[in-house]
Amino acid sequence: MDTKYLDLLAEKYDCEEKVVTEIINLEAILNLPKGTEHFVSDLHGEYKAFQHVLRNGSGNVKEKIKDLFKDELSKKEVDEFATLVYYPEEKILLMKNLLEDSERLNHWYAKTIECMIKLVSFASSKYTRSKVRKALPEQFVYIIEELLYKTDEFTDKKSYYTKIIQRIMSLGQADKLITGLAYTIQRLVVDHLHVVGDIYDRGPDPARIMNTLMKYHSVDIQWGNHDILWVGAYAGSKVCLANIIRICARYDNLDIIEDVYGINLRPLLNLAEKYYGDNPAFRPRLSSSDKDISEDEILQITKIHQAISMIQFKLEMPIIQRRPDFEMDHRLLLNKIDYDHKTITLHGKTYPLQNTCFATINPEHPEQLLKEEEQVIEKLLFAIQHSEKLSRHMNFLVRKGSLYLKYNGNLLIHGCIPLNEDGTMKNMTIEGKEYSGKNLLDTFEHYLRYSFAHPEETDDLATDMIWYLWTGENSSLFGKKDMTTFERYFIKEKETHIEQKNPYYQLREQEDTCKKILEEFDLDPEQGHIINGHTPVEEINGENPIKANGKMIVIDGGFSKAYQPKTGIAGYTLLYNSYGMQLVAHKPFTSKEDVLQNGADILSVKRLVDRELRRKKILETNVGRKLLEQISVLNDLLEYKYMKY
Ligand SMILES: O=P(O)(O)OC[C@H]1O[C@](O)(COP(=O)(O)O)[C@@H](O)[C@@H]1O
Ligand SMILES: [Mn+2]
Repeated sequence: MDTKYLDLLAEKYDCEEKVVTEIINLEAILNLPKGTEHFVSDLHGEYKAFQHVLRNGSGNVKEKIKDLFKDELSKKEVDEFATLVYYPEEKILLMKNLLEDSERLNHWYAKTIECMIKLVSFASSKYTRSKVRKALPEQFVYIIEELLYKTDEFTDKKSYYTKIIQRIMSLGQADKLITGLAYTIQRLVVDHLHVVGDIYDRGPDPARIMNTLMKYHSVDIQWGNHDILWVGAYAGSKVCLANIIRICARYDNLDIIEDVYGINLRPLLNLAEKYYGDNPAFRPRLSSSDKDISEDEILQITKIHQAISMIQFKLEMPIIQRRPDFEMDHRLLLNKIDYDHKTITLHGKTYPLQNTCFATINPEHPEQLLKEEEQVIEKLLFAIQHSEKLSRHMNFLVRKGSLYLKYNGNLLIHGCIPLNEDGTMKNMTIEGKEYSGKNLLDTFEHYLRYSFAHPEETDDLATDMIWYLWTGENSSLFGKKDMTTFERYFIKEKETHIEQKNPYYQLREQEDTCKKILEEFDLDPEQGHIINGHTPVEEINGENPIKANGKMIVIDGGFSKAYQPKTGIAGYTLLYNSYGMQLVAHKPFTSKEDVLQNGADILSVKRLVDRELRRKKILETNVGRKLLEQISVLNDLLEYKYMKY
């Protein structure tokens, strides 16, 4: 190794003992059991349901409580204790109201703290002390460590314990300590979180999900098609921008754009008021939480929805025309319309158009934006690129995210690997070069990162490519032939609405296909799995999320409320600990209050995907490999700096 790196490293490890200590520390970690990975996907702005799944670790918290206290606590007590770990602040308040006199309350405090300490100790058994310390509430580290590790046989442990806890209560610190311990437990039961795409769109609170992820102790993201749409908008793609606003309008979520990200929609509203009226095809889809929305507001959103949709359809045209590689000519729709007769001819068949709103279209040049439309989209783009909050979220998304991830032998990808009918990798030509499989995905990711680094370029190939990733046939995120948004707004005949899926979605049922894909990504086909999101698993119709003899696991069960009637459940999550993989199915999340009052936990049917024959150690994981490299460098340092004489 180059000695200048070793010299640099020697600044941190400035004596032999420090190097040796670190080597021993890292080697000890290698022999610990593998940490628990938690996989979630398709959150679609459903912050509250996501919070719940994070707080209960997909059932892992309750599992640990049951394992530890099976002989001591009744089922009801287990539920109550679990609720306390999920929502400590609220549960403590409830208990204070319930146990009015201080003696009963103090008894509850003492018992609760004792149980919590036991649970922390149990949940942290596979971590080093230093890692546990980092997970403890800062202000109580010393006290908790005393309670956790006091093993001196010459002291009367029980009375020492009791004294500390009494003192905590008399100093009025019990609430804070219990709360801190609850969050520590939440953190200890999951070592690492994977978000397999689609944080954004449809639901109300993607920004709060982003805030949560930014604070989370260890996370990576595989981008979903909806996520890159937001990245595209921020990176300068006007058509992506039009799409995100259109989807927000469609789901009555414009306050995400206006209030959360601070983007002024007034110019768009003015344009909308001028050219559009009521239109049943563009009324927002309301959710149950929209009860108090007025007719006036609905009308306003309906107008905005039309204005931005028409801008989107116009903006698509020049991109399709300047990018023959996208092979999307058949998606040039506005020039296939007979504006006098209000019909469109698609694949040789003429369909009447309904609910049209073409007031801003020049039939001779349907792709042309009106001056006003152009000004509106320019202003929106400026605002989006200067939203400080969006900038933070998008930077995090791009930094922590990737199109796919190889992690501990598994392949994590939101959508698909584009395939031909015969199972071979589908080719795409970009600027005269052919790409497929892993190469194609790496190329897509390269363009996305380039575009993100150059927000001032708005019409270049890299920026257009992000839109292609949203809607193109060869996109690993879309995975369908055509996105029929236009048809669904304006054509009654359902045959035009079909979005034909890539053969991948049939072929992934076969073990052989999955193994070939794993090989394409240099993963061991015998050990690895593919973990997918994106397509809601219709459990209601008997669809199995575990496919191809366990090689393929699809975890989109639909956190998205809009999709729950289709799936019949409220999402899947996956846990992968040192004993193997388990799939967890969730029931629809009602509310935090329901959990607190009734112990209603949306959990969860568990299905075993894989069981390890022996416990997996960190040594056999991604992290382990990195630690081995670090140990090797530290050994070099030891030799070079401290043992050379
Ligand atoms: O349900 P909506 O809002 O009409 O959206 C449908 C569109 O969303 C998509 O399904 C993409 O979103 P998903 O990634 O959530 O599937 C498109 O294929 C489709 O055109
Ligand atoms: Mn998706």
